[in-house]
Amino acid sequence: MIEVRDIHYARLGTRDLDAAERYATDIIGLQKVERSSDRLYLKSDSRHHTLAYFLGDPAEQVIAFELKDWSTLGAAHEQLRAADVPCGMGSEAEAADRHVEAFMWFLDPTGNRIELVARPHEAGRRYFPTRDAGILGFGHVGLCSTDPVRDQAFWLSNFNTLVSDWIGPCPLLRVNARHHQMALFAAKRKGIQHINHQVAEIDDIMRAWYFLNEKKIRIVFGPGRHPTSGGNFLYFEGPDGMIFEYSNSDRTIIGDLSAYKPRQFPLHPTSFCMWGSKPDIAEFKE
Ligand SMILES: O=C(O)c1cccc(O)c1O
Ligand SMILES: [Fe+2]
Repeated sequence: MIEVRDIHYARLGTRDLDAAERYATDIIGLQKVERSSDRLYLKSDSRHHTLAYFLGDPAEQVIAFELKDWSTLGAAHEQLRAADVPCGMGSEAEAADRHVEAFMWFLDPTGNRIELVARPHEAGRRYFPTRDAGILGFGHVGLCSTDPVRDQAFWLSNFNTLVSDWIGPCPLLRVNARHHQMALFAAKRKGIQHINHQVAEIDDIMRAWYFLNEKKIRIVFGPGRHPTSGGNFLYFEGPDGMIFEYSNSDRTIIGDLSAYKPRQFPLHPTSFCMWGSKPDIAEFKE
């Protein structure tokens, strides 16, 4: 069993780093920490970065989890290799590029590239954005799955992953007390389906709704409230068609974990929004 602590970063390819930088800082409210001709690092909390763009194919998308115990990296690699999961150790240069001491990568059954990082770098500085979106940090990702039942079995059997709730066959998965760090949504393709940042309160959601409308950013879902995590939300479209979400309150599941029963919600709009907002997001439709 591979034990991970939390989701750590997302890495996205883009052909236009300048556009990604403008959007990430001026619109989302992330802080630029480093920029070169082919790299852009953005932070949302005390870590070196939680989102990185590299000059390359926008279809290349990666998410990383931090190992609970850095010393288990070799064992994690061995476990996945023995299970015939496509995987490999990261090189020193690749680790330096990710601002971690060491990492490995593997492909989930859909073909999504996942990285497991050991001793990721802290920033030594607070998150200090140019736009106050109320961001508390990187929350979770929605990951495309060509077979959510198969991919759920992969995550449950290899990792310390727990199901918090299902919407249809799609599980919202947690590796710590927060309601979910990853959700698997049925899709015909691989890749990241959305990237969530947690914001402090519902006022941040509604401020964002006015702000994004004024900036002519396409809102694709919300404002609304998820019956699953209880979070108020807003989804909007970013560079290369990536969907970003702000939400508050990823409900925490603590104490006697055996007392928490994952809940099954039907694949229906009311399972995504309890207020009646309708998603313009392919993977959230029946
Ligand atoms: O927060 C949630 O519960 C949630 C539910 C459906 C889809 C999402 O993106 C979510 O974040
Ligand atoms: Fe989400």
